[in-house]
Amino acid sequence: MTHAPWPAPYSPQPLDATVTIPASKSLTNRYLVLAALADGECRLRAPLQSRDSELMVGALRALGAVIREVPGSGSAPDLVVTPVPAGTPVDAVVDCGLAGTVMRFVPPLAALLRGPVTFDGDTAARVRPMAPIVAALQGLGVRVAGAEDGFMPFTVHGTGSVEGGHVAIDAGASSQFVSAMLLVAARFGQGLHLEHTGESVPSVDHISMTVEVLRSLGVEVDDSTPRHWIVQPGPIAAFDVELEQDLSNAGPFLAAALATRGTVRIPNWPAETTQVGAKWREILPQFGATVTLADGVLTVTGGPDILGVDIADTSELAPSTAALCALASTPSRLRGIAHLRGHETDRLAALVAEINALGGNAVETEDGLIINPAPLHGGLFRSYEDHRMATAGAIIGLAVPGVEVDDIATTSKTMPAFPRMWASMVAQTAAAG
Ligand SMILES: O=C(O)C1=C[C@@H](OP(=O)(O)O)[C@@H](O)[C@H](O)C1
Ligand SMILES: C=C(OP(=O)(O)O)C(=O)O
Repeated sequence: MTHAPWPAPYSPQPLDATVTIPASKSLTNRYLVLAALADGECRLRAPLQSRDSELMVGALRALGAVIREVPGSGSAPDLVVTPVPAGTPVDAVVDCGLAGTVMRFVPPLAALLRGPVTFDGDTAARVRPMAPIVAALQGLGVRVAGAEDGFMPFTVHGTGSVEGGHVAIDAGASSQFVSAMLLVAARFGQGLHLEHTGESVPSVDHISMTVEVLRSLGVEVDDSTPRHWIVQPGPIAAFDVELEQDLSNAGPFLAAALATRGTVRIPNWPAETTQVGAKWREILPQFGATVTLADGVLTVTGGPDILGVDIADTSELAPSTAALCALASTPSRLRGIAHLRGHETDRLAALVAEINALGGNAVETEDGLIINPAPLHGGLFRSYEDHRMATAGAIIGLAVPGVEVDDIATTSKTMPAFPRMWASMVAQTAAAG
């Protein structure tokens, strides 16, 4: 599909804006899966409404869960979910789009049903790593057809139950392989002892999120031994939850404060959270920003200069972080993000190509990026169907006149209102100034 390029708003004036962010993708899609497995009707209040959450709703409906939209207090309707009992007959095709949470979290659930479920997605999804999920299911005796190459499409042939037990996989390419198995494990006959055999697991905060959410629903999880997770069999308690806003998606807006030497406030910032986006409070000061959390409002004010950083394990925060590095006055290094090569696109290659196309100086390392200071100029910033590439282009465009993002609509993956929210942030500033 061709898109009209989006002229990124340029703001030579310091921003002074307050922004509210839609709900967390990672929490919404975890709670949706758990609702489909729970021991009664569940309600998600103020959930995310975006392509990834709609794909998850579509996947669970295809598997037999009943999901109703009901009016709630958030901007998106609440979701009321009637679970699908293990053993339910099924014959379905699931469109995973480009959503890692759908393509990794739903196949283990399909294994508990009786019948074939085929998983496929966007062309770009067919190169995202899937082999460890297939290996885990096969290791537990589940038949998976068409997955010899380790990619979608493939078909899970559930027999109505999974006995569970011990299984070992290499989850080095994505934490989602671990999360996927843990989310469903309490519904296996014997529960699950999952072992990671490779080097380190990336995005460990997302695994902690999975463990904490499971525990909050009464599931017993032992993660006290590194690389091992033991989930006891048992019920997943029905729940009624209010979703937190997406702190990762808060990132581009907070970065805007630094890019314009202005101030951005985000109300309803959770005091305690399992989201990786909590790390913005540690990351942004390293770039020279002042960050405070008072009365639930996170306030970020950019310093006179953006300083270079040396940071490890930024996970899905990396593209926004890299955009700030491209605007920094001293060199930066981002480490521990080799697995970004298997995200929506090869993010390391994409960031290097697009930062350098604007005159920047970025190079790939084995496990990340080195970004050196260089004067940037306007031009086309390509998003590669990756929402976080699109928002990275928007951040740079605030500070560099003439940047255009080729496909801003790709932000609909997790934040369909992004272009309107971004314009409104800049307009608030114009009104204030
Ligand atoms: O479990 C999750 O909700 C996610 C886990 C992470 O995946 P990786 O471990 O593949 O980075 C993260 O990057 C992704 O955006 C969401
Ligand atoms: C890696 C990401 O998404 P996914 O859930 O598709 O893996 C992301 O949102 O940065």
